[in-house]
Amino acid sequence: MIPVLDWADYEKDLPGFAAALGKACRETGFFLLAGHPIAPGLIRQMFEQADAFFGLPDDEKNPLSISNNPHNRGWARMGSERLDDTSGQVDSKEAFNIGLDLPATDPEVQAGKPFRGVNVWPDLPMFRDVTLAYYDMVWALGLDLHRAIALDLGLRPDFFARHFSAPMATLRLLSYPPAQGAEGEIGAGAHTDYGSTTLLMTDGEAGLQVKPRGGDWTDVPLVPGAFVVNIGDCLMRWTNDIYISTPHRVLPPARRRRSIAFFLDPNPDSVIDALPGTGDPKYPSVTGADYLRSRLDATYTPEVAS
Ligand SMILES: O=C(O)CCC(=O)C(=O)O
Ligand SMILES: [Fe+2]
Repeated sequence: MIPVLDWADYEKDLPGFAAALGKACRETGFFLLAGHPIAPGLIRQMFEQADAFFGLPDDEKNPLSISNNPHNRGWARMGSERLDDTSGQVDSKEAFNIGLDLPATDPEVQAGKPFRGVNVWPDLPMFRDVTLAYYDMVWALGLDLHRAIALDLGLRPDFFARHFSAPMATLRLLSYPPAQGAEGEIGAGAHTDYGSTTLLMTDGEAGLQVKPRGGDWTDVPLVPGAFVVNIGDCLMRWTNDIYISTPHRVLPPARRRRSIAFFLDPNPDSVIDALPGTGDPKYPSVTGADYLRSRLDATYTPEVAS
């Protein structure tokens, strides 16, 4: 049900890869990507840095809090998010967000444009270099995936390049504590992602489930080293609902679980209109920034954030 695509096919037979990807994006909105070019050593370093960060005492993480940050960067403490706002259940996880790394002198940062802030950094020697190296690699991989998406949708292969040239992409480190056994406990509540595509790496601990349309919750298979790739709501809207975003959640894990999500959202000024060839538009135009802001505002729950 969740197909495994092999990056070797992207290199050898792009049209064949694009067709398989297109089928997955239309049917389940999820696929696994094996054989990709992100080095295992870099992924290992990412998990080491995530462990170092989450192991810091709260008084070192507090100054980095996302709740004081207008640009969706920094530390989301345990109990500050509720991805499923219908359940009343707060997610049992903590997270750290890194955005496009712009200097404080960048004109868009100076102008206070939405999502154009500077990153905040913990005092850990390798953290910035490792996470930014990973950010750039996975951004490039996401762009390559959009070439296959374009091909599948009958667009020029480079159609999406200008929409992801300075994207609102967020690299998010996540840490889920072991299940406590409490009633209704959840790692991450049921939700769909907001952006175009998400590329997720996990540490192999089970917990991620998807709920295909008309189906029941099922475990996402574990394929060591493979990315879990899924379609977000923005790409669903952009494709005029030809591709689908699918609800997923994280159950409280048996052991501590870590994951690294890369949410690839378009440039803030990109206008999201039904793509050429997708029929009569079902949705009005919206900019990438307005769309993302509206979705984030629904996720952070001021009454539980402290
Ligand atoms: O940690 C995971 O496996 C998935 C997290 C997720 O779905 C999200 O943060 O949007
Ligand atoms: Fe998600």
